[in-house]
Amino acid sequence: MERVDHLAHERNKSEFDVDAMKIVWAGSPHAFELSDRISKLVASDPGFRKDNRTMLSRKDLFKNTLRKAAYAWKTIVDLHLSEEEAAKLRFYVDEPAYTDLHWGMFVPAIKGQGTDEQQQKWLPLAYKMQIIGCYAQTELGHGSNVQGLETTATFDPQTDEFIIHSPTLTSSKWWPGGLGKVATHAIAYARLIVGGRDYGVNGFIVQLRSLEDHSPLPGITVGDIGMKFGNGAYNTMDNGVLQFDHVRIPRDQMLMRVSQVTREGKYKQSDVPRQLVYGTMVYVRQTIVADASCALSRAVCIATRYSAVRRQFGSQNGGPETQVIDYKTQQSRLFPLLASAYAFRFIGEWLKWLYTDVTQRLQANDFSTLPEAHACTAGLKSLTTTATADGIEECRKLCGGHGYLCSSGLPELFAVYVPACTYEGDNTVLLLQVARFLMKTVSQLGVKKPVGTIGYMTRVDHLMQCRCGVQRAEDWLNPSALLEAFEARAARMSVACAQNLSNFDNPEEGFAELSADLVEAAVAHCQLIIVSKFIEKLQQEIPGKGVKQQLEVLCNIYTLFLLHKHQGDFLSTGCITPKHASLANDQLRSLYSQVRPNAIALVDAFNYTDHFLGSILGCYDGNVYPKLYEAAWEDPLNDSVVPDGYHQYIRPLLKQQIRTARL
Ligand SMILES: CCCCCCCCCC/C=C\CCCCCCCCCC(=O)SCCNC(=O)CCNC(=O)[C@H](O)C(C)(C)COP(=O)(O)OP(=O)(O)OC[C@H]1O[C@@H](n2cnc3c(N)ncnc32)[C@H](O)[C@@H]1OP(=O)(O)O
Ligand SMILES: Cc1cc2nc3c(=O)[nH]c(=O)nc-3n(C[C@H](O)[C@H](O)[C@H](O)COP(=O)(O)OP(=O)(O)OC[C@H]3O[C@@H](n4cnc5c(N)ncnc54)[C@H](O)[C@@H]3O)c2cc1C
Repeated sequence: MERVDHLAHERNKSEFDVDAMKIVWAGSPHAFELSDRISKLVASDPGFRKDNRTMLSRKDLFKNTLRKAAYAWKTIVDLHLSEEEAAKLRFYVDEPAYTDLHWGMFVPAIKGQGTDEQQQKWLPLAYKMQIIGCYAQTELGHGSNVQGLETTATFDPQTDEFIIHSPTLTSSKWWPGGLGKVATHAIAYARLIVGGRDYGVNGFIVQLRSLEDHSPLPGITVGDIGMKFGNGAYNTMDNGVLQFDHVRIPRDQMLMRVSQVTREGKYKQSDVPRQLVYGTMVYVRQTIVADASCALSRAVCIATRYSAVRRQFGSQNGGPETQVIDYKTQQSRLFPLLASAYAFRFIGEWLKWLYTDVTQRLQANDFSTLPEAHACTAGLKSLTTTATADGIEECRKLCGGHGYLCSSGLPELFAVYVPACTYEGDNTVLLLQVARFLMKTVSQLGVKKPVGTIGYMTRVDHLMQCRCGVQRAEDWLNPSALLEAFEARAARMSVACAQNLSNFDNPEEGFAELSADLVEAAVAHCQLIIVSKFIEKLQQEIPGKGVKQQLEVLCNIYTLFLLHKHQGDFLSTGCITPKHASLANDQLRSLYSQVRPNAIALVDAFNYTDHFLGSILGCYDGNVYPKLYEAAWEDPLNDSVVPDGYHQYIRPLLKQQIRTARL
């Protein structure tokens, strides 16, 4: 049967080279080729089907995830996939699994915090999956407050071992992914006790389960913590609970890059900063920022394609009704999300560069950029995950009633994504870290020159009093005008917080009292980073007909949308006047009209297969209605015409004889 492309008329409207944009989105021709090849490989293999996920019981769902993870591993081995190809394959398999934590946290923790000898011993086993690891930091009683963890690791000089113990109920490890049913080993975080003295939290490699029959080792109590939000969704993951009852491990299983305990029971601190114990979190936050654009672009692709297919009202003389994408309200909700997906893509790329840079510096014992890397990863993780979770939900609403169907893919995407606002650091707690960094920067102005993402603070005197020069709506397209407005807002909000803090005798009390304002200042700073990196990206040469122009439109939409949304900040700090705000809004409307003919092509540039999208509403050919109709009949509830339970619960109701006059 010939495949009809119901969105062909939309694709014909586009004004730029979509193939060139695909390469910009992927990051390079190599990245595009890799993504394209692996996503098609996964999509064409029935072993990776995922369309029944929301209908399975937890046990069946979990077993199916185990099957897929094993099948993915077999594919990787059989096809001799490289590390890069294997990571892409896991990404396109698109099912949260214990392997995410094994590859995403267990391996990086050993790499980042283990000594050379420890890496040589443990990494080959982990790379071959002869051991499976998880990252066991959070406890029932403490997640954000890492210093408050209660699990202990007490050195026993008699036997040259650590005794790992959970002294209280609240010290039970709680949440680690992969722990519940699969992991054979954990990086467990515990308070290091040597000679009766507490040296704070450190990581330890602890075996949990037998490598022969998977039973928990003596002293280990372990299981799953139960069902989580949503059907299917993150329930493919075995988040676990774990208690240690005086479990003994050899001394050399303490991760010893940051600090060491000698055979004689002496504690030694290396010359690397203690904060490197938190290094795995910095790494994962960086990957979460890169992933935010993937999750948001998926939702936006679905909502954009469906908005072009869906028609409501406006038929003239019996002609077709209006495509909902042509309503200005739909555009003003959808296009900023499309622009955000691109903005997050580029900030993810930049953050990866920053992380690589700081890692190289750390290896050369240069720790100077660590505070900035921590602030950037923490702040951008917070900002992008909050916007993405909200954006996915907005996309569901943009799809009207059909968005609420599991077959739209949006409910599961939301349920899988939303914990990203909490895991790897609660988003508010992370913004408070950024605020601390900003307050420190302001307090050291004149003493220490701010560089990198806080470099704009060197011009604080100018930024505190500059006036916006915009006179016509088009003036808002000038990158300098945009940048200055965002810099002035961020600087003024930070300086105002610092001034208010100075009124408190006790700085910690002041910080707690002003924390809501501090979070807003942190948001302003992080938005400035995203805006400035998007603008910087556009200063590079970008090949392909019309590609750069489209990206300029998206950059302006992203920036002016933020300005519009946060105009309270911009007005109250005096960075702009109401007239400027109104001109910005006029410009935004005009940009929506410019992006409209290119909207479908801009989401095609994500190059997602229908398998990866997992959405009838977002399918490439736009043939939505027949597919929705067919899918309905495949629901298990429609296996029989008369439902189970009819004779028990419906028929007796219908047949009841009630002799009440009123009824
Ligand atoms: C089915 C459909 C499929 C659909 C798929 C959709 C697509 C999905 C995309 C998925 C995306 C990604 C997947 C990735 C997989 C992820 C899987 C989940 C993994 C989750 C794992 C976890 O959650 S692990 C646990 C994480 N825990 C935390 O993050 C805890 C948060 N708390 C902290 O980090 C800290 O405790 C604190 C920073 C908040 C406070 O610490 P502390 O008490 O020590 O703090 P101080 O404030 O006193 O700080 C001391 C100084 O240290 C500096 N600091 C703090 N942290 C760091 C750091 N990390 N690095 C460097 N420096 C740091 C701090 O700034 C202080 O400095 P000074 O002020 O200079 O003293
Ligand atoms: C799906 C999922 C997977 C996870 N996977 C893992 C894993 O693999 N390994 C692991 O170790 N952990 C894991 N976690 C745990 C996760 O890292 C923690 O839940 C997270 O760090 C938040 O900590 P918390 O639960 O203690 O939140 P809390 O700190 O209890 O937060 C509760 C509320 O208090 C607020 N709050 C807390 N402190 C402050 C403060 N100082 N100032 C202002 N407000 C504050 C927060 O903003 C929030 O609103 C996972 C969690 C989830 C949901």
